[in-house]
Amino acid sequence: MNAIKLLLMLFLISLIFGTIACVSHAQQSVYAQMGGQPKVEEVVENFIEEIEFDRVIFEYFKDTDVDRFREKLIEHVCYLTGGQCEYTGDAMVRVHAGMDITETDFNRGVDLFINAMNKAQIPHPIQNKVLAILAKTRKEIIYL
Ligand code: HEM
Repeated sequence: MNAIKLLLMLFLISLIFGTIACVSHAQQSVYAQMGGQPKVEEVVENFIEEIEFDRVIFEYFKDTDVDRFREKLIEHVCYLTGGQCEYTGDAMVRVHAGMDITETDFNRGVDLFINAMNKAQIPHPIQNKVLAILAKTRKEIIYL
């Protein structure tokens, strides 16, 4: 077999494997792409730490039961991103009603979540998918 044929074969093989990898990634849930349960837990833990150190956002959480928040947020992120979890917390509107969270503070909360994902080394294309999902909950959270 001459060198050109060999190169062509190698090219076709890499094309086939590349396509398979791409298709299987597309079929995976965002939850799986994040790294599953350990990564969701790591992100939520980092997020709680971020909240503790943010003067503005912590103000909302100062009377919160952190253990319950951790548990429910892990379930919620898992459920929203397509993991096999049941969310057993309260509805978003009910939870955030009366807090009067402004759009600015909502965005600030999202920034803290991005910091949490960065610390957990979630790749940016996957972070964008998670953020697109979280953004959908916006209407159930702000100005209530
Ligand atoms: C991406 C947007 C958000 C999501 C997906 C989200 C989700 C949740 C979840 C799952 C809970 C736990 C519910 C339960 O205990 O049953 C919760 C609680 C809470 N959230 Fe959010 N949240 C978001 C944004 C925010 C923002 C921006 C703030 C404030 C600036 C906020 C303030 C709170 C507070 C204070 C609690 C605890 C309530 C309590 O102590 O009972 N959330 N949130």
